[in-house]
Order: sequence, then structure tokens, then C-alpha cells
Amino acid sequence: MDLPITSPFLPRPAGATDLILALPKGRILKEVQPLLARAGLVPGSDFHDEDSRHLRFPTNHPGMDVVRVRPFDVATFVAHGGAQIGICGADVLMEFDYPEIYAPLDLGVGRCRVSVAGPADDPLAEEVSRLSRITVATKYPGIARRHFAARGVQAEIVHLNGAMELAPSLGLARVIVDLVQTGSTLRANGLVEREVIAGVTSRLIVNRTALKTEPELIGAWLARFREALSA
Ligand SMILES: Nc1ncnc2c1ncn2[C@@H]1O[C@H](COP(=O)(O)OP(=O)(O)OP(=O)(O)O)[C@@H](O)[C@H]1O
Ligand SMILES: O=P(O)(O)OC[C@H]1O[C@H](OP(=O)(O)OP(=O)(O)O)[C@H](O)[C@@H]1O
Repeated sequence: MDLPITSPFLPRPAGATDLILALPKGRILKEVQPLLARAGLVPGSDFHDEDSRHLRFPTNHPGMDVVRVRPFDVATFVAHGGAQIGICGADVLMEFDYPEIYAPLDLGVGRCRVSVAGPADDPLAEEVSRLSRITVATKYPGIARRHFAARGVQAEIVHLNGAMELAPSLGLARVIVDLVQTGSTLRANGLVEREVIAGVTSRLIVNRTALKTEPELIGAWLARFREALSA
């Protein structure tokens, strides 16, 4: 299923369908750059200029623009149909659990895990299910609540956007739920990983309604990314 070959930065032909690809700012964007290149997608203009105030960028495909948003917001833009395709971490998908999102491709980058961690010297650490409630500092309130509820424990959430590892020592929470890759942030802050909730990689996601209304166009892009992954 081949997309029509287009020259870089041609004006958009009249009647061409607009697709928007939502890309996350930050570490995932760096990691998916080679994949985008292999898929033949070249964002134009000032996409790589971090000082640019633009948020939407044309690409070498007249029917496809990219938007650069915060990693958590990629899922929200795609779920609401503002973008038809996106790239985000499985952690973000788990947190929101949007029924409108279909995640057909594991991109194999952004590999880490979402885990429960706490101070090494907590005497009740191994017996969390004996507690009726537990305070949890996290940027993943949905994941944390569901995880502890499955053990019969009510999670009281302290919602932070970063530096969760400080929360136990500063008395905000007994444990944290956060991403762990090498474990060095936990170690540097006197915490140990207690339980892995889920493995995380980045996914290509699509809006289910858009896939139904534009099956050929979106299907062609999925094929293109699938091919780029196996190249
Ligand atoms: N240490 C890590 N190792 C591997 N992947 C990670 C790591 N930390 C985060 N990720 C993945 O990268 C995604 C984006 O993380 P990143 O740290 O770039 O943004 P953020 O801090 O969540 O964003 P914001 O700037 O909006 O707060 C996460 O959702 C996760 O899937
Ligand atoms: O196990 P490690 O290899 O230490 O990685 C884990 C750290 O990486 C992420 O933070 P990030 O570096 O993205 O900073 P942030 O808190 O600004 O999101 C995550 O929130 C952890 O703090």
C-alpha cells in the first residue's frame, strides 16, 4: 500500500485530506527521529529549532502536518481527534485508558517500567496489602489507584509532575509510583523498587474513528511505519 510520492514541501493540493501526527517533545522525540526518517517523513520549517514558538509544522507530505506537544498530551490530542496519529509511551496510555485510542505498533524505544518504590527501611514494605490505605506520590494517579485497589488498598494520591523521589523523605507520601529505567534516580534518593506494575515502550497510536473514516490513508501510514520498524 504505497503513498503517492511527493516532493518536499509541495503546496497542499486542493482536496487533500489533512492528517495530523502528534509527536512528544523531549526524550522520545529524539529516539523516534531515525524511525521518522526511515518512514520518509521530514518535518519542515523550524521543527528542530527548540526556540521556535511554532507548534504545528508542515512535512514533505502535503497531506500530513506534525504537532509538537507534551508527552502526556499526545494521547489527549489523538483521543479527541485533533490528531489522527501520535507517538507516546505505554505509561501515558495506561494512565488515561482512552477507549478512542488504538495502539497497533510497539516502536521499541523509550523502554522503562512503571513501578512502586519506597524507602529501603520501611518495616511494612513487604506487607502493603495489610494496609487499608496508603499515601502515594505520583504523576500517574489512575495507574496507582488501580494498582493498589486490586490489592484491596485505597491509594491517597499526592499528584506531582516531577521529582516524585523526594516525596517519601519529605513526608509527602509513603511510596511513589514512577518510571524506572536504570534505577539510578531511585538509588540516588534512598529508595528501592518494590514492585513492577508494567513494562513501558513507546507506541504508535491512532484515533479509532479516524481509522474507520480514512482506512486507506491511515492504513498506508501504519504500513509505512511498520516497514520502517523492520528496516
Ligand atoms: N528514564 C526513562 N527511560 C526511558 N523512557 C522514559 C524515561 N522517562 C520517561 N520515559 C518515557 O518517555 C516519556 C516522556 O518522558 P519525558 O521525561 O520526556 O517527559 P515528561 O517529563 O513526562 O514530560 P513533561 O516535560 O511534559 O513533564 C514517558 O512517558 C515515558 O514513556
Ligand atoms: O531509573 P532512571 O534511569 O534513573 O530513570 C528514571 C527517571 O527518569 C524519569 O525522569 P526524567 O529524567 O524524565 O525527569 P523528569 O522528572 O523531569 O520527568 C523518571 O521520572 C525517573 O525520575
